[in-house]
Amino acid sequence: MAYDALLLLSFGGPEAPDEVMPFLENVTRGRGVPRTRLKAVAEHYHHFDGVSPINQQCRDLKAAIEADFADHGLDVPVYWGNRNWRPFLADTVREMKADGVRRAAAFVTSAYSGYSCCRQYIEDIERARAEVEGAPEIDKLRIYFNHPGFVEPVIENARAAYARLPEDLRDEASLVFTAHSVPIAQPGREAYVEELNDVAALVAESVAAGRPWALVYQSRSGPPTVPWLEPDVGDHLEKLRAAGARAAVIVPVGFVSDHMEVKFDLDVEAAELATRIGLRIERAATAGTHPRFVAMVRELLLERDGAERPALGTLGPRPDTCAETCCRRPA
Ligand SMILES: CC1=C(CCC(=O)O)c2cc3nc(cc4[nH]c(cc5[nH]c(cc1n2)c(C)c5CCC(=O)O)c(CCC(=O)O)c4C)C(CCC(=O)O)=C3C
Ligand SMILES: [Fe+2]
Repeated sequence: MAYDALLLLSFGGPEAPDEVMPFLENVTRGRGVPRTRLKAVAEHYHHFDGVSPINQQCRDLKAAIEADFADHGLDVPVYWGNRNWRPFLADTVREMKADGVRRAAAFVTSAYSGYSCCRQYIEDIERARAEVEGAPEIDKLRIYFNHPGFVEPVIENARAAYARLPEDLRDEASLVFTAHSVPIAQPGREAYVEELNDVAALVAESVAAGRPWALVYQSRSGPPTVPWLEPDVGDHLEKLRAAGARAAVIVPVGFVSDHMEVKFDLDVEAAELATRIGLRIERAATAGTHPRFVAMVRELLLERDGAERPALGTLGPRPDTCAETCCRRPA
């Protein structure tokens, strides 16, 4: 095994009311997000008593990966660090160094290419390593949006969401795939959109062949003057309803766990809108700690020792090291 540790690297989230604003300031530092937007998003967190679900989801995923490694005789310790909140990545890297870790593979809780999903995490790793003298080497594992270990749970969860619809609506409900919007000018945006479309087409074909589907965006941030990816999920649901639709299944294909962007922007905001306009919606669960997804983490690690590199859809496995065209900032 080329690696002596696995690093689970995530976004981070607050776990108490007084952590909400400091967390939001970490997320948006230097990114030109208006104060009014920050205050609105703080309310999303306060709606859940200031607790984001994402940290507990990371603890659960870490425990599931550890159990899976043990079941497969893989003696590799698992560490966890975040970009925006405790446990901060630099502290984790310090702990890894103290434990004698020399070379770690990083599994990031984001499946796609693009600056926010991929390159920013690579920058996080480099910044954290620069803070720790003698820090271990850390290689980010490849983009996995089209790995069967990600796609299969998405399909299974989309089917389960259909099954929760009343029987008379099941055959007509269309699929609405959602992903986090990003600025159109963001580096790697083309790859992000291409990859999202590829998985969405695959899932739609498998779950509701022949039925119309759409890829839409949620959780738009930034100043209103800057163009971001559209359409927004709310606008799309209204359009569907206006065209006579009675039901839809929402698949948050851009995310790997049911964190705040899913729990608030879909389960509260989109759900309220749907009720108001008379559209029945069911939201599919994300991969979370699905055993197939957990096994994928081990498979991605073993790929580095020469195991096969499976990929569904039309785009093929992404390389271990991102191409210039993927998500690097233009030089
Ligand atoms: C592509 C993408 C993903 C998916 C990939 C991945 O998962 O990494 C993602 C995930 C997440 N985004 C999250 C939360 C937030 N994102 C924000 C702001 C932003 N997101 C952006 C993009 C993305 N974000 C961008 C371009 C911004 C503007 C600021 C900037 O240019 O960076 C803000 C600031 C307030 C606001 O919304 O304006 C918050 C609070 C949480 C945590 C949820 C929880 O607490 O459970 C998660 C997992
Ligand atoms: Fe990348």
